[in-house]
Amino acid sequence: MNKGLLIVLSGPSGVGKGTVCSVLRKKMPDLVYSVSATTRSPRQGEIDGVNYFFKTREQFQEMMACDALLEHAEYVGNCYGTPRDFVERTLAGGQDVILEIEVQGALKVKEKFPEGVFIFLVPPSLDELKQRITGRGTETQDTINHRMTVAEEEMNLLSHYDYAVVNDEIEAACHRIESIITAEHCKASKYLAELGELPAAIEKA
Ligand SMILES: Nc1nc2c(ncn2[C@@H]2O[C@H](COP(=O)(O)OP(=O)(O)O)[C@@H](O)[C@H]2O)c(=O)[nH]1
Ligand SMILES: Nc1ncnc2c1ncn2[C@@H]1O[C@H](COP(=O)(O)OP(=O)(O)O)[C@@H](O)[C@H]1O
Repeated sequence: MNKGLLIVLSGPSGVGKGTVCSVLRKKMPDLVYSVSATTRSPRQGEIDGVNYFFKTREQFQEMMACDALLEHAEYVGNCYGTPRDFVERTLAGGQDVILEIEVQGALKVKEKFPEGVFIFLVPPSLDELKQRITGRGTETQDTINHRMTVAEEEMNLLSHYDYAVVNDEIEAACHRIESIITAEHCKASKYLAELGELPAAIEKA
């Protein structure tokens, strides 16, 4: 069985990762979303096990200690991490998995899964980014300022990614990502790696 694709959607806070990811999941229902663990408190309406697995610091540290996380990062005072087992089992079962994670974590995943598809969601401008973080109304002014400082540093890591997608308009950004995923599925090198015997078979013919 062919392994699924690991798709990593990253970019600064407020750029629209969550929004784009949820629209994308409706368009591509076969795409499996990896639910992260976090020590952040739930926001209104967030459900444990759906949006995040909400953990205490102790529980999170325990997950780290027993290597249950594929990657983890500290972000603006809270810990976030990707449960390893779920991702590995889902990929092995042939399904595509999407991670929606911040930039440091994405680069750690790249070390372990260089064959993954790394997509950086870019804001149309830093002013627009600030407006989006502020407009969402979930953060205090201090956190907004902190997230903006981090965002400017994160933008410098864009060159480590395979693709940059500008999130000017949600539908358009989703369409670009859909095209990337379709193209990645069509890459001949991936088929050849999976069907190692094919070149030999062609030679014999
Ligand atoms: N490294 C890493 N980052 C994550 C993970 N889950 C979520 N994040 C990122 O952590 C940052 C903060 O997430 P959150 O507090 O939910 O805020 P929001 O995504 O900006 O609404 C965002 O950039 C998320 O994409 C994870 O498992 N690992
Ligand atoms: N293309 C877009 N145009 C305008 N607003 C957007 C767009 N994408 C997302 N937003 C808004 O920006 C805010 C931050 O989006 P969110 O998905 O929470 O970002 P992230 O997950 O990257 O932190 C939300 O209020 C969302 O509705």
